[in-house]
Amino acid sequence: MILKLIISAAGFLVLGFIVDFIFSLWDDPREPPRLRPKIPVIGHVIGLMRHGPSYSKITSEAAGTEIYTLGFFHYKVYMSASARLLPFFQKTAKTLSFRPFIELTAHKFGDATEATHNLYRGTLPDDLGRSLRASLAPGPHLDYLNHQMGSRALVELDKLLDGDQNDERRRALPLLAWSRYTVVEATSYAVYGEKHPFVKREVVDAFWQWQNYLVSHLMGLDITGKGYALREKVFKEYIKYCAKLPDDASHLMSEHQRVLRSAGVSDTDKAKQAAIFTIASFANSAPTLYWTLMEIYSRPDLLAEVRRDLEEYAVSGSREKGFVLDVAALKARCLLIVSVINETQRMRQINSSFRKVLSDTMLDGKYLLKKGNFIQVPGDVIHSERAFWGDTAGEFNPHRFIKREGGTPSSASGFIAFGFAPYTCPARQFATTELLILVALMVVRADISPVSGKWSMNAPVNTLELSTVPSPKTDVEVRVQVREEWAGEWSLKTGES
Ligand code: HEM
Repeated sequence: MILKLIISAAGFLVLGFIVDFIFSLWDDPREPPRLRPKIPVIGHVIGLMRHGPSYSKITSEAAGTEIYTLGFFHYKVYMSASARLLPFFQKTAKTLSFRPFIELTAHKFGDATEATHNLYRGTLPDDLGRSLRASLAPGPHLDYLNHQMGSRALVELDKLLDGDQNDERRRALPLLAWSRYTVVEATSYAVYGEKHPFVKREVVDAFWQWQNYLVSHLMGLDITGKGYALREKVFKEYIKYCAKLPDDASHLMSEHQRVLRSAGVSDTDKAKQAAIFTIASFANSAPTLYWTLMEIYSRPDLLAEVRRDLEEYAVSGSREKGFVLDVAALKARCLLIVSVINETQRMRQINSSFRKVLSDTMLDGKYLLKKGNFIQVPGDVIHSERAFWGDTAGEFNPHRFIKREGGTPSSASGFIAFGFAPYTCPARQFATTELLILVALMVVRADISPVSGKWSMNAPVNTLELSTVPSPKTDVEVRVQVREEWAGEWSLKTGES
């Protein structure tokens, strides 16, 4: 019996190697070298299921080359594991495209009807991309968004910090839930106006739970339909909201709807596509806020240094007259806090950017990427590359991104938290301003400490979400204490972007 089992296992293995060999018969010697899995044919699928997004770090270490190929049956994924190759993606952007993923998400996440899906196969993603970039580029539209977002962020901070020192909420605040809620409120108020689709708390909760089903929606595996039901709650609010945009909706929102309408997208699909915009706009900022606060508050010396910077350059006023946070000064002069946010993103990013090969393409004149396959650029691999970040690549260095006089910040060209050209995040200025305001207001106005007595910096993370920086699997409760010398009325001075 045992002998029979051994013979059948060996038989399967040999068969696997033969199938693998057959798949590789069509490889071109100029293509990046294949990294063969230990278990033929399905080895990489098993690796991905076991390790999630961290699998790319394991394979990149095993491959040891700047680019290599993973075989998934007859498909190939070219893994680009070095920042050196990033500029070549810009040069070849016409044939190595992000657009097929916009089409995929419109279909899989946004439940696009066949008619709408067809429009996304045409020029619609490019038209939308142009309109997004125009609405989010420095200028009056971005100024409006920043102003609205800042004023709402302040309201959320006031709700938490004003009033009785023994406030129940401040004794055990779930930091992740608070970060999520605050980011949703501030961003929604800016993009959609006061009567935004997330006014009801249950819709905010449904949004975050829906994020756990994105991978299964991509693969069509939400068999129980739980994720679709959560998504439906968000869709319902967007359908109501989009029926008539309020006067305080941003240019970003009205342009998004105008482009979809001109393309011929139906009202229901327009609202659903607006709803999936939230996956980009909330899901990255909230965990980044959470981890940045943790990184600062868990290091008393860094906390003191960040506070000194803020007090010297960006905060003015007094308890009697009220305090003002100058957002322009915060962005331009408080370099440490900007650097800490970037370093948090660098150290904690695990997800990848993807491109599809639209036609055979030579990368850097030497790697052939064949039509129909995919390229993956893993954030954690690029962000830990010693050739770019030096021997301290694996350490959290809060000063890493501070531009030294006459020099450049350490390896800024290898920083891909907001993607890389030409598909960088169009909202990176908005997102950074939001994080800066929320972190600065919290750091100056309050002390935070974990209720358990210990910060969980290495807590297991939730790899089901598709955000660049993942959330922890379990929330952390913190005690929030108002700093008495900074208690009082607060306002923001938001200038031009
Ligand atoms: C810390 C916060 C954020 C991070 C780290 C981030 C990161 C990214 C990245 C990496 C991409 C490119 C995707 C890729 O190459 O695979 C992207 C695209 C995008 N992001 Fe962000 N993002 C953030 C916040 C936001 C916010 C607040 C908004 C909206 C208000 C937004 C809207 C978008 C949109 C619409 C795209 C797709 C652009 C296109 O169609 O070309 N993001 N983001």
